[in-house]
Amino acid sequence: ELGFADSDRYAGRVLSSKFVGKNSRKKAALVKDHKMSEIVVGVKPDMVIPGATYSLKEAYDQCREVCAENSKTFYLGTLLMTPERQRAISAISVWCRRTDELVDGHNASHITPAALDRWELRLEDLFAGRPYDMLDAALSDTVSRFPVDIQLFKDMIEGMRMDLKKSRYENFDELYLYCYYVAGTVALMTVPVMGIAPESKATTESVYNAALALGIANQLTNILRDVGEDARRGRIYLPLDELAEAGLTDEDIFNGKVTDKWRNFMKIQIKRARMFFRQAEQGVTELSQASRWPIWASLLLYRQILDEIEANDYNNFTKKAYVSKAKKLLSLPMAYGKSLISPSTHAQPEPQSMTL
Ligand SMILES: CC(C)=CCC/C(C)=C/CC/C(C)=C/CC/C(C)=C/[C@@H]1[C@@H](COP(=O)(O)OP(=O)(O)O)[C@]1(C)CC/C=C(\C)CC/C=C(\C)CCC=C(C)C
Ligand SMILES: [Mn+2]
Repeated sequence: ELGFADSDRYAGRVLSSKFVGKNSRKKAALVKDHKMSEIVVGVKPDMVIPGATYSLKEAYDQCREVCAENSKTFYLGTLLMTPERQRAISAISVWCRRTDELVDGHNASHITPAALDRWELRLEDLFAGRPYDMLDAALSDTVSRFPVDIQLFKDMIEGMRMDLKKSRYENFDELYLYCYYVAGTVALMTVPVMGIAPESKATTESVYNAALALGIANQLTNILRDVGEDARRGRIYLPLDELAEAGLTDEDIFNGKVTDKWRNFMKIQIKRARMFFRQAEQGVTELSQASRWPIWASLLLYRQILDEIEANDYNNFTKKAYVSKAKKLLSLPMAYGKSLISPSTHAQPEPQSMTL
């Protein structure tokens, strides 16, 4: 038996901890009470930025292009969003991708903690309405329209600092923290943009917890898909204690042989990722009506990567699990059907423990 019992052990942990401050709760309450208009600054996306050689429309168009190029699965989901949400999500997504590229991209070997500190100063500037470039300008506009907390972006940069320092995770607690930094944050950033349904009686906290679970589920899936690729960069994003319990070592990962021990280990990891997806599901139903279809679509699409790992007989060392275009398109009507389920109209009981 593994050292984790259920995903609820992790639910609420980040929200009630130092990672998401009071400010975020206040903003979350505003989202819930639909007072967002009070904090929305009336900047038109087609306005020309004084002193700049581009318009906001061009800035957002460029974000959209970068998204289409780099985050294909999520991009398909964004196409189902209202134009205003689509713009905001593409600006957030591009900032996340650029942040990740600092430690994963072509110049990664030159990136130092000081460079990440400078990236953080630039973030503060764009939140203060002083964007450095066109892509920052789009995000600067987005954060003036939606109550997104800067701390989440800072936490994501913290995840990149972790990537610079660390290439092994002793146990799932350590891995969970990494997943929060690089992906849970992304999910929490999107909630104020997606909005909670006015008729929903779910607590704001439960919706944020579901979003967090979806971020974690996505990142665990990403990790399980990329085991071989990461190992070739000397990185293992798998809990070492669980590997040892399965009779596996670092060397087994670097050798990349699919054995029964590996299959058994992978089955448990896939089960855990699915558990986080399940935990996220109820939260999607509480989102505003127009946001449910795109989020269901991205959940179903990303979760299918786990099915593909199984279909590849757990060879994630040399085969990249890939969901075909046909399967992606087939998921869209299914996601649409799920988006028709109404939000809860009475207070929800505490979620049941989900055991593996
Ligand atoms: C209530 C409820 C359920 C609300 C929904 C909340 C929500 C939208 C959750 C989804 C959050 C999400 C998209 C998380 C991304 C997780 C992820 C895969 C992160 C990756 C990090 C780094 O890992 P790695 O280096 O291993 O990855 P690569 O091999 O390099 O790919 C990321 C790469 C961080 C960067 C993430 C993005 C660029 C994607 C951001 C996408 C969005 C903001 C779009 C969200 C839109 C939809 C339709 C889900
Ligand atoms: Mn990356």
